Amino acid sequence: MTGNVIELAGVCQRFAASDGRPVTALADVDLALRPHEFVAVIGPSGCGKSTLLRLVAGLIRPSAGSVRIFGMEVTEPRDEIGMVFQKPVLLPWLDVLGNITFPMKHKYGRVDARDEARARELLAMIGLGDFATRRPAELSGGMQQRVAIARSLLHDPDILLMDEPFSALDALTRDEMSFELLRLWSERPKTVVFVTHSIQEALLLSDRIVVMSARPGRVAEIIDVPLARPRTLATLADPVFHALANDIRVKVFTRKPE
Ligand SMILES: Nc1ncnc2c1ncn2[C@@H]1O[C@H](COP(=O)(O)OP(=O)(O)OP(=O)(O)O)[C@@H](O)[C@H]1O
Repeated sequence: MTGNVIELAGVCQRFAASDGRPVTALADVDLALRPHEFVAVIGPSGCGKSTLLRLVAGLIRPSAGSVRIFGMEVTEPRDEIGMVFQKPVLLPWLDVLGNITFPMKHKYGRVDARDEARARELLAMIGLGDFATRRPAELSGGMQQRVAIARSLLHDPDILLMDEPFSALDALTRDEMSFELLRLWSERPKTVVFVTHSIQEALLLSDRIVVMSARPGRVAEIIDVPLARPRTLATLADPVFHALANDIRVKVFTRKPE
């Protein structure tokens, strides 16, 4: 046992494009995440960030190499994992509470009192305590994404995989959601993999930033984020924050495809 929560070793992922030609989405990816670590993944469009998350989630199997969670090979989706996508993907005919508890209902055929109480607690934590009986169409984009986050946290997973969860939101809501996520994470620590296109978001949230190179996606660099926690609005104004953002921007933009 290595003590790592997530471990990718020599992972390659090939797909067949619709014209039948092979596409190598990921090549030789090695990555290890420690317990309760918050890791952001950035890189150019199409470099395999979502593919990486889908591998960890057990939604696909690697063409080569291994993906392990708590030392065990991932062969199928696991209960230790919660996932949040770019779009909230809520069921329009269910109310907010019904959406949050839906995975439990789907899996076990019913929602027990403990799950419902936890769903209400999560709703209160994300500031939507009064919205339990509203339908998704009655909520703003930010509120809908909060509901999706609450849904992913209902079973209190050890691992949270987030695929550009705030990219469809306006800038203000986005910052607000980042701080909310940090608060949830500090209250119930988890190992988080957070895919984003935003260097600022990656810096504000994470302990380390994985920079990926263009297709085939490889880990080009892993950058430690030396900013103190808790991160606050003051973090965003800190000159160190801006210097780091500039450094990373230069690295990302000067990196030639391999
Ligand atoms: N099921 C699939 N079948 C064929 N090709 C795929 C499949 N899934 C992903 N790909 C290809 O693999 C590459 C990586 O895709 P992926 O969605 O992981 O990239 P990404 O870094 O998340 O992109 P973006 O930042 O634009 O969301 C792309 O070239 C994509 O077309």
